[in-house]
Amino acid sequence: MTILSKDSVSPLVTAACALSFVAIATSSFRKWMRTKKPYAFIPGPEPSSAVGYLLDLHSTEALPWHFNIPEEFGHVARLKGGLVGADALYITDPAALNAILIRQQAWFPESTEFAGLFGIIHCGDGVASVQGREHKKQRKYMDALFTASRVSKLTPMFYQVTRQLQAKITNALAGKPPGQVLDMLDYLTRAALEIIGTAGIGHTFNSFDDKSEAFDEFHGAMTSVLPLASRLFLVLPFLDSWRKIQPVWLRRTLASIATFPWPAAKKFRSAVDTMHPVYVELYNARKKAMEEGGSAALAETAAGGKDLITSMIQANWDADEGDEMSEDVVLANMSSIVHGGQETTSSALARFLSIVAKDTDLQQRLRVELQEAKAKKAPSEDLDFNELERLPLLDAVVREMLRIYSPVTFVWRQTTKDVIVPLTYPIRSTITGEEVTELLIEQGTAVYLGLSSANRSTAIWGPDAAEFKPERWLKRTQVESKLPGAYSGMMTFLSGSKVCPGKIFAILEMKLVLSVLLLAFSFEPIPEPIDWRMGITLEPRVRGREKEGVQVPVRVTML
Ligand code: HEM
Repeated sequence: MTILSKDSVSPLVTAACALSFVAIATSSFRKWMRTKKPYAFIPGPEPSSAVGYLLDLHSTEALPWHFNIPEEFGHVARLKGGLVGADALYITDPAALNAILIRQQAWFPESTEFAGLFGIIHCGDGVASVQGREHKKQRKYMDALFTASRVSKLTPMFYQVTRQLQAKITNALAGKPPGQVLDMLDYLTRAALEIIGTAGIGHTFNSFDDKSEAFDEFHGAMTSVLPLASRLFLVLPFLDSWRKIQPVWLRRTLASIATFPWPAAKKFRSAVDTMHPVYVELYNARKKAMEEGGSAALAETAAGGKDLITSMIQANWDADEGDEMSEDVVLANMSSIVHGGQETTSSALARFLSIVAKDTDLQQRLRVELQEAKAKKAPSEDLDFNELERLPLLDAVVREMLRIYSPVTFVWRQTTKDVIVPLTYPIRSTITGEEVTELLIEQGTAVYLGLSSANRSTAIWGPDAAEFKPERWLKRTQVESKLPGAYSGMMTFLSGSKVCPGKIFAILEMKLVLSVLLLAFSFEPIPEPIDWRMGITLEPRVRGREKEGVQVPVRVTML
């Protein structure tokens, strides 16, 4: 039976064949594009060299590059791998971040590059270097240390150190005319190290003693290790495999040979070798005290046995068999806490002072708020954890500082299988012009999550996103970020299983140190601008005086 005549079939068949051909060709072309360059349809910045995006991403001058990505290319951008590498993705899209960090986090572990680097810095597999079940186990110990109620009990220790900081600054100003220029980064670095030393690991570095060798050595190693590591990014891919080489003497010999001709690598190695023995000595002292005299003997430590790591050692001691951490892991976590808690917080505090120094009105409003709160207390009493929490202007300023000047610029993840993630902001394909509302991220893709740039996205925060405006937090209802960030919808402390455990500690420290300094001193800027460049955290240098190294000079006057 003939349904259609030969004459009528012909144009239909021709059209159908043509359509099928176009469909198959388009699909094959898309498939080919995906295999060759799976993200070719996504807009993104042109690399500045044939090496691809890596140099642009890690350059010390890269901050504007990061901030510009969501504004110019969208909340998912393609980073071209160049001649040698594969393409990567730069993501600031709220729904995609939510999938990567929370809902589908199992498929987006930390890149082996960063895990390897932190494994080397901390001499072991602490929270910063492990994933999955092992990470969950260690975070159970870590998170128990950082609850609001636990951290609030550290407040007296924070005050004790901050009073030493105040005395040190007062000494530097004594007998001199007002407006002395002091490098506040140095003072705040000392304070942050002493706070994390005392409250975190129960150890004093005598940070405010100019002749303290313990401080000079440790502080020198600590402040150099991350900037040095950022200069080693070309070897990052090999670190994770290298650190698994056994026996240890072979690994160390290979490291000595490999780093011999390379000054940055040699200094990096020596910095790690300076810090690790400090943790070993502290750990062994705790262990010996526990073995000989039980918990009571721990009261001899700098924090009277109340520091975080002593609690961790006690909890580990009491843990069920199989649930405990090895000594190496506890040591690596001591190091993770000190590192996590030092540079991020000191750099945020110094940034704060350099900003309020330019705004005497804001300084005065903060001072009045603090004086009013203190007036309700006995003269000898300090504002406690909850009282500091409840100061609206101080809270708004700290939030805004942490939003706009996030100390960590980006984090790096890698997919372990093909995953489709949803998008809040569709991608406009550069090939077909179509809107893409969900994205297939292929196994093995390097995914960079832009924390600072998500915090400044105008689509998310409004047209004034790049401006420092604490008042946006005073009218809370107006701040509606779609981001999954754990702190006020910003990405500064990340979110998901790798969220910063020290968030409450850091915020208390910032508010407390600032409250003491603002009541004791006034601050004015120096004439030259300070440029904050990218390291693994941020590095401030005075413009035109870069060779003098990192510093935040501010004019300080006693009140
Ligand atoms: C303003 C201050 C701080 C900022 C902006 C900050 C930010 C961050 C971010 C973004 C991460 C995630 C890194 C990643 O996954 O690659 C992180 C992790 C971490 N932070 Fe913080 N942090 C701060 C203060 C602190 C403090 C005070 C401590 C400890 C007392 C701390 C301890 C840690 C630790 C141990 C980790 C690793 C967590 C894990 O891998 O599970 N941080 N922090």
